[in-house]
Amino acid sequence: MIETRGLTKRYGPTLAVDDLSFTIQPGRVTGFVGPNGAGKSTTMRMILGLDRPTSGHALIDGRPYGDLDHPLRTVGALLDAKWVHPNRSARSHLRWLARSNRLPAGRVDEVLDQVGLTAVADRRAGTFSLGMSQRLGIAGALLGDPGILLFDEPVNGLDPEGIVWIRQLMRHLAGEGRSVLVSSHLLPEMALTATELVVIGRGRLITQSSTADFVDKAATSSVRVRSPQLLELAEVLMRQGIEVHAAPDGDQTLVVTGTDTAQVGELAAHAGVVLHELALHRGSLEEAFMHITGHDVEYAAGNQNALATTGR
Ligand SMILES: Nc1ncnc2c1ncn2[C@@H]1O[C@H](COP(=O)(O)OP(=O)(O)OP(=O)(O)O)[C@@H](O)[C@H]1O
Repeated sequence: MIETRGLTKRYGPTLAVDDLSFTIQPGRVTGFVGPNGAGKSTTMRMILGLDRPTSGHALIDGRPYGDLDHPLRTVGALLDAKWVHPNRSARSHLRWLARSNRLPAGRVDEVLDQVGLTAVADRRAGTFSLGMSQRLGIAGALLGDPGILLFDEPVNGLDPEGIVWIRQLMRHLAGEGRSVLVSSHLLPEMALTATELVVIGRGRLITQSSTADFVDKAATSSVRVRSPQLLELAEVLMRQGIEVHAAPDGDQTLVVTGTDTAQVGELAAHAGVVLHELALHRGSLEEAFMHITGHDVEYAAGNQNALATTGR
């Protein structure tokens, strides 16, 4: 379990992390979501004892990272995939890591196999693609078979195959009962990977909830309905006080909010209105994020990699 309480980090005038409190439970993948610059990396570095909080604290299984008896057996992390010495092979890098942390040498081949790097284990890490480097970083995180894992933007720069692989690995690790915290500014990706979300903006906690609740509460669902008798349909719905809009992208299509497909279908049937399409459009995680964060997305909008501009 990871716990932060009142975690705060100030760099000169910049309040990078501001009074952040959250708990990361075992057995699930928790997405740590926020725009670029929201404070995700700084928070993860403080959890791992690489940065000292200005105030507050971060605990791993109830203790600060620095007090852990066997850090690599307790928590594994992928922060920067390119920190490996470029002249070292993947295998010798992991052997060095195992030796310096008193981990059994046999783990090296196991984790190489787990991340699919066995065939290139003796190649210099400097020749690795970003995807291979990410896999090597993950191998390092898994070396001590820790119950807690932190991954900072693990899918950045990966090809679709690599993204699917990481997604499945995270779920698998959580399925084994580990706490998995994965940061990303890519909301659609987090919607597919994480069952729990910690959402931050400008260093502050915006919300912590299950992914499903986050979307349900924050994003408005709407009903899309196509009919050759569009005006009649609109009148029928409006008479019930239901809000209708013309769909921006479709002829003969209305977007209806504040109701569900059943009510629209039944009202149409009673009025003898023919329907060609009746579909529920669920709000996306991105819409939910924009709805909840408001100014935090505006804050990110100038950044080309930011939340507001990702995905669709
Ligand atoms: N070492 C540092 N010195 C000064 N400012 C820093 C330092 N590290 C981070 N910051 C600032 O703290 C804020 C939070 O940065 P952080 O990297 O934690 O955000 P992030 O959510 O991880 O974003 P990204 O995905 O872009 O890394 C930013 O304004 C950043 O410029």
